Formats: sequence, C-alpha cells, structure tokens
Amino acid sequence: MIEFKDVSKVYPNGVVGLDNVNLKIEQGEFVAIIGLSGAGKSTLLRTINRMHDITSGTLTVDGLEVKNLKGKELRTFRRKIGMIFQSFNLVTRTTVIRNVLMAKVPEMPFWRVLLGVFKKEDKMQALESLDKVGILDKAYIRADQLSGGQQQRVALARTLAQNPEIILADEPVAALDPVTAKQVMSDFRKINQDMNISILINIHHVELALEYADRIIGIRAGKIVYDGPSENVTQDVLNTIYEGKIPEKTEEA
Ligand SMILES: Nc1ncnc2c1ncn2[C@@H]1O[C@H](COP(=O)(O)OP(=O)(O)OP(=O)(O)O)[C@@H](O)[C@H]1O
Repeated sequence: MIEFKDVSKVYPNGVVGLDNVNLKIEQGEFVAIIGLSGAGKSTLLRTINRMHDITSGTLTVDGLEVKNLKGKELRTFRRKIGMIFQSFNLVTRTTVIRNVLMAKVPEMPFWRVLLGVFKKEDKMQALESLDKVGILDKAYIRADQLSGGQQQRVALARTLAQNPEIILADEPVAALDPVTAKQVMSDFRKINQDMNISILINIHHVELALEYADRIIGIRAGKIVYDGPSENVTQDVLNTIYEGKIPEKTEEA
C-alpha cells in the first residue's frame, strides 16, 4: 500500500508542488491522476519512488518510510517500482530484447554486463514480458524500427522484466495517436488485472482516464480536489479539477 499522510512538497524556488496530500492506494489499484499542466501530477508520482523528496508529512510504501531509505535499501526499493515515461527512454540503436534485458543489469555481476552475456532464464523472462504486451515477434528488431506505440510497449515489457509491484507512468500515451494510445492503455489494464501490479498514470486525456482507470485522483494547485471511482466523475468534478477550463464531457466518456 502507498500512503501519503499530510505530505507537502515545496521546491527550492518556493513553488508548492504538493499541498498537504492525504491518500491511500491499495496493492492492485489502477489509478489515473488528472489535472491541469503544473497542477502537481508529476510531483505526486515522482515522490513515490523518491525521484523527488517530500518536504513534510509521511509517505510510506508497504510500511517503509520512503524518505528514510538510503543506499542499498533505496536501490532495492526502487527495483519494486517501474517507471514509464512519455518519451519511452529506449536505447534505439539496439534490439528490442536487449532493451528489455536492461532491466536485469542492476542485479548482474559486472563481467556479465561488460560482455553483454545474459542468463538463459533472463532471456526467457524478457521474451515472456514481450509476449505479455503483444510484441514478441519484434524481439530481434532494432528498437528504432518500431512505431511509437510499439516502443512504449517495449518500455512496458522492460518494466515488467523488473518484476515490479507498482508501475508509475508519467504521461505514457501523450506522444501517441488516439488509436495507439487506447492499445497502450489496454496493455496497462491487462497487466494490472492479470498481475495485480498497482498502476498510477498521469494523463491529460480525460476520456482515456475515465475509460481505463478504476479510480481518479484530481489534483489542482498541489491539492487533491477529487478522489473516487471513475464512474462518479461528473462534469462538475471536472470543472473543479480543471478550473472550468475543459470542454464538456463527451457522450462516450
Ligand atoms: N524541479 C522543479 N523545480 C521547481 N519547480 C518545479 C520543479 N518541478 C516542477 N515544478 C513546479 O511544480 C509545479 C507542479 O509541477 P508538476 O510537474 O508536478 O505538474 P504536472 O501537473 O505534472 O504538469 P504537466 O502536466 O505540465 O507535466 C509546477 O508549478 C512546476 O512549475
């Protein structure tokens, strides 16, 4: 479980990223975090794996207080948390399977990393991860020959090869066309349901958030202004989250 108790984050320049956040996220939830640009979505996500430190309050993951983790303990903790970015962050000049195998590097002896020799079981797991996101047939193709959606799936497979308990995804579909974005959101849902991995996604597409996530967290100027099931998100709720700046909810939403 991820738990925020009275968590605030003030950047060194005085900007308030999070303002007294209280949240509990149980293992296996699929949560979308929505809000205007600059509302604090990335800050919220990035405090969980300590890419950002909190300023006050208590943030725990499975009972571990994140701000107290150091050295090996912090590295082990981060291995349990996969991170997906808008820009995929692949090594595009090498094969898809090598990209997925990168997930294994932190636990490999130095000589194996140096020679690029991966264990058979690691290769099997990498192939299984690619299979889970439907691109097993692309395993030996160079990553730069794939479409954006396929590259995001490679990033997802790489994260899965790390055996995460939580996946944090920061705008994972922002660079994709609407059809591909839906496919990638379906992958997230499948992984969430089949593997009980908690998924937290920052997303600008409200319709996609409502369609795929079970729970919506709406954030405005660093404060949580909505936290509840997707099906309870009304136009009034959206007006509160987006300060009345988004168009009417469409029929499909
Ligand atoms: N490293 C930083 N130093 C100072 N201020 C920052 C830093 N990172 C973010 N901020 C500020 O904190 C606030 C929240 O930013 P954050 O990136 O969390 O918002 P966001 O909702 O993810 O926005 P977007 O949708 O544009 O990515 C903004 O005012 C932003 O300018």
